[in-house]
Amino acid sequence: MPAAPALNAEPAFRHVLQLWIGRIGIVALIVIAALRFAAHQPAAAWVDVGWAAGLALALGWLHWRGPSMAMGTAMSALSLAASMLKVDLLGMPGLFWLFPVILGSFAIAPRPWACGLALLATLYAGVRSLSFAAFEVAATFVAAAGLVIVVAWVGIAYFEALRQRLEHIASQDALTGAGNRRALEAMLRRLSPRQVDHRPFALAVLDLDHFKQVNDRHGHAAGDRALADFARLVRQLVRPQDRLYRYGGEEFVLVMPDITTADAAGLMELVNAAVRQKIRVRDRPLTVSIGLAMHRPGETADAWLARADAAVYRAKSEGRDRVVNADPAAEPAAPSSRTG
Ligand SMILES: Nc1nc2c(ncn2[C@@H]2O[C@H](COP(=O)(O)OP(=O)(O)OP(=O)(O)O)[C@@H](O)[C@H]2O)c(=O)[nH]1
Repeated sequence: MPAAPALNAEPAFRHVLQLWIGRIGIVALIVIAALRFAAHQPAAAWVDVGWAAGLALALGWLHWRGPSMAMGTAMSALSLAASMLKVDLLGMPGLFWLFPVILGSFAIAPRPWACGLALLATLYAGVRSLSFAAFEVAATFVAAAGLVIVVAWVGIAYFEALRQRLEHIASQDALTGAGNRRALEAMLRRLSPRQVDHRPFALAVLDLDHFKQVNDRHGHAAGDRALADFARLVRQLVRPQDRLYRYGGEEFVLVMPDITTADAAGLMELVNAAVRQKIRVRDRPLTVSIGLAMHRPGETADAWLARADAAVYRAKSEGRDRVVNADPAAEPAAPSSRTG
């Protein structure tokens, strides 16, 4: 099971770039179009107006439908096509537009698409420039644009890798490798009602029993090892799509999408038994109390978590080392044996 978060990883970072580059582009193009109308260059001015209108439509779509790399590619294709038209209409001054447009394309579209489109536009503008500029000028333009493409590719690749690494560090618990509380809260916020209302989703709170005694008797380092062993074991037992988070100290939360009540209860019984049998702290078994709650249509994430929390509280008060289902109708008929 992957250690950490994201049931629906979304390109939020690219979405923000698309929105801001689109907004800045629209404002700049409107100002430039006004200047061109004033300078009696109506054809180039209308290209800018059309370009700005296309970007405005794309922004409306992005606001309405949410993040989309395909829309980023469309914005990039529109901008490069408009830049080529400007080369046709303006000659040499049109060439300069290509540089910021190439950089912007890499920021808003997937790298292979941005690269392919930028190469096409560069080749077109390079060949076209032979009609109004000397060969050395055309060759210098193609070489400079090629360098911009290479720098943009390397820069964006590095930036993406760094962002992913930072996101991973910021969302993971260093000791256990589980997602941290911040990642759990972000994931629960991102789960839309559409996702959870029409799919059976289970959430379990897993709280290690008498963990204070583990620390008191065997030391904090042994307690740390037990926490890491516990998280590793749970990850081995659950399905690839399930996500484990460390909610606090010795308390974990497991989110299980697309699972029936019976299967979730069965899986939690398996985890409960495996922890008792396999995790030892200096030859003493460790046990876990588990509270399980299926999501109810229309229920908020807080209410869902609170029901699982109440169930684990019941598991503690009934003697620990057991699974309690928040929905009494779904309570397992024969609970597994307990050590107390
Ligand atoms: N070693 C270690 N101990 C931790 C860590 N985080 C929390 N703890 C300890 O976990 C213990 C939790 O104690 P309690 O909240 O009293 O719970 P408990 O002893 O498990 O008792 P019950 O939950 O009622 O079974 C405390 O002693 C904390 O110091 C950690 O990262 N490492």
